Amino acid sequence: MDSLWILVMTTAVFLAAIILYRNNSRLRGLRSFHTSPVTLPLGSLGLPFIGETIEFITCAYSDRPETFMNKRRRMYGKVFKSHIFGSPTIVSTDAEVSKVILQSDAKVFVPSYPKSLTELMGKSSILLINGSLQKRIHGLVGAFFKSPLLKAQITRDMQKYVLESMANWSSDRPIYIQDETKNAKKKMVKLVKKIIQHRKNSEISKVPSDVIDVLLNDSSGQLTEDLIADNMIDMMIPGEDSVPVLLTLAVKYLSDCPAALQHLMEENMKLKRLKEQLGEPLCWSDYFSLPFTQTVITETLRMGNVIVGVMRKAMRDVEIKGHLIPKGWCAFAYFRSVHLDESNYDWPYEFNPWRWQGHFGNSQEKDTSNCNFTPFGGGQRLCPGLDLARLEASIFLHHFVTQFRWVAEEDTIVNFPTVRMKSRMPIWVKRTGDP
Ligand code: HEM
Repeated sequence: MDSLWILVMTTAVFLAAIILYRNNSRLRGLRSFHTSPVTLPLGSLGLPFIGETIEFITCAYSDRPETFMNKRRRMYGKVFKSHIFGSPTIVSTDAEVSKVILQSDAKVFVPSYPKSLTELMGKSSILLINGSLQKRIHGLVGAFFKSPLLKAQITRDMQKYVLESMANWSSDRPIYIQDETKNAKKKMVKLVKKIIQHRKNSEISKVPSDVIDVLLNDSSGQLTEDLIADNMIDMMIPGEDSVPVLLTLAVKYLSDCPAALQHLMEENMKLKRLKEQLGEPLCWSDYFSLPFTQTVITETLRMGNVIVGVMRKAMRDVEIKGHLIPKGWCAFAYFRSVHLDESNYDWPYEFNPWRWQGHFGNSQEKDTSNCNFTPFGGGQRLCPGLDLARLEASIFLHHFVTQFRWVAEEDTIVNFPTVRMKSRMPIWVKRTGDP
């Protein structure tokens, strides 16, 4: 019995020594590039297999999903380890660490969303592509959405759809904002698909006139017809639900903040009267010229956290600010905690569009130059639809607040699996000018 005991102990000590030696040499390898010590962040991996997923999901369903993160932040620091959605994970609620995660290329991190989430977010093939091909498609897709031609067409069509659906709103029944915004979005997706289809069917010109032609004419051989079609259509999916959610949340926050609504309405009425006097329709740059409207959208993005964060898988051991993210582990850059951190924003749970006034010259800068504000992600995979999302939101808000007054029924925000309103945000509307 004694000899068996000694054998077990010796084996245990031997195994422990091997593990320690291997970990140390791995850390020594990392240390050789960095002067500060590199350590695996503190935290708990929870129960076998399920880790801390149950507690994560329980919090996610509450009105304060960030509680899960904040509790651990207090115990372990802004970067900690956990085990969620079936993978050991390093969670970052540190804006600087998240920035490095976002900026790293596919040799270091690749997107890795749990299957359940990918299905909810929509399977976007661009999120499944890495390396030079992703960079190329990202650049082309971004240029496509920035193209003034597309913006002009989207503005014309979106105005038409918004006015058509608002014409059917009446004061004798509730209007469900969540459904209305989704219907407008479906029409937009159809429109973009139609534009692409039309270009694909027409003879490809030798001289490219815009980015769709560039995509279709690509001579590198990497962009096959199928890949183009898949991406032009699939790339709509990450944005398919996020804009309606953004709009629904804006209506919710404005309903709860009459001062912001009043300011927004005055700014939009002024533009509407001016355009009527000039006898001109609104063009896309008019919408971006409304500074308070832009701050309302920015503040809604900050508080609403339509996309709570991004997930990556480490392709090799990575060290960021002294934290080790081991190869194969997940890195979860959780934006929500940063957006609702009182050291970044005074009274973070208060809807206050004025906090953004005068901070930045234009909306694009707001979305990309501040690592405490990353609703559209950043770096390699910065959302290429961010301008379009702002444009669509501005068009909707303009026509909504200049045509209607409303009373919102009680409703609450549900944050998981995706952000939405529990009762689809019913409101009772009255046309301005009606008695
Ligand atoms: C409120 C609206 C939106 C929000 C909050 C949002 C947010 C995001 C975020 C956080 C990412 C980065 C994902 C990652 O790094 O893993 C992303 C990527 C992406 N978004 Fe958006 N998005 C919005 C609207 C849109 C729209 C309207 C479109 C297109 C019409 C769009 C197209 C894309 C595409 C194609 C990617 C993938 C880019 C790549 O991997 O290279 N998004 N979005």
